[in-house]
Amino acid sequence: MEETLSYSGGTNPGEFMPFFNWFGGGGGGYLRKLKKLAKRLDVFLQGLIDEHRNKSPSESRYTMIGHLLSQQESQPEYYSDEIIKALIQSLLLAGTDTSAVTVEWAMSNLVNYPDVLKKARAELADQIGEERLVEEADLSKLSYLQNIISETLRLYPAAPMLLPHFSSNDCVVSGFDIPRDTLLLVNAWAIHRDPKLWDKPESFNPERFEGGSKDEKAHNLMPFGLGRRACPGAGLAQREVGLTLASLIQCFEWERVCEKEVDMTEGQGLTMPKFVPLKVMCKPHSFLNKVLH
Ligand code: HEM
Repeated sequence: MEETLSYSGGTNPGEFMPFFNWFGGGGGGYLRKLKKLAKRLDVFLQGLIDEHRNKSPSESRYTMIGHLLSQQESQPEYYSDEIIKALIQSLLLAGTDTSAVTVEWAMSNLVNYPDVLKKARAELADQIGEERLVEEADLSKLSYLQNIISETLRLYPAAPMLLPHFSSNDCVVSGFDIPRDTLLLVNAWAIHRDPKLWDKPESFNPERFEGGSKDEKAHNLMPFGLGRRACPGAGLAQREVGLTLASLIQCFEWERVCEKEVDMTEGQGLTMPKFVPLKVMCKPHSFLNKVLH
């Protein structure tokens, strides 16, 4: 997945100078490497389908592949293996790294801002108590945690340029005439840090989201895109990231490995990874002993 995403953020020199394509795409054989990767990916995805074919219907009934294979029986011309592989690939590419990097950026912020971490822990203790582990159903009560996630997605959106869009008709955007069939990119990263839209945009301040959607500035937050082609996994992502962060905060005590703040430089790639992967120290919280014994 990492390798695939790193290619999607890259540039193929052959698209600018087609003769490069005679030499495998130029720039270190971009096309050649891409084709090799596509073959490996295809073998991996076909393996997942075959594994499900060999399972009993009751075993694979509640999995996405199992469901798609049952559709294949009734509509084989549409639900071909190719279509199923494309769907799995889309979900794996769109839905795994995005949530994982968001958790990593959020944890980096939390160890850089111990007061925010303390407040998040206090909210957990207040809303859930110290007798049980946090559950998905608790997330709606954890508004400060939601604000931490929003602030993380504002400063470090996992898809900083969203996905490329194509204008289906001539249109005007901010006074610019855009002809039909133009590739359009939205720079959510820049909108999220625009000083005209946000107070002290560079600072990590989850409190700015207090008051929820009543704050009209919340509409300037678009880590999942907006409109018809916005991320269909947004709800799932909010729950995954929320539950993971809540569990990490509830069960462990976190600290930076040294006095120096965690480096927040962004690396390259479609899902904006950290340039320097996060390293932190953690020890089990006393609460963990209570719930485990
Ligand atoms: C923090 C996590 C996530 C972020 C920040 C995120 C962000 C985005 C963004 C910005 C887009 C493009 C929207 C646009 O261009 O207008 C997108 C599309 C998409 N996302 Fe997510 N996403 C996340 C998690 C997920 C998850 C968990 C899934 C599914 C399991 C998912 C599935 C998809 C799919 C299938 C698309 C393509 C939709 C289309 O083309 O119509 N995403 N996501």
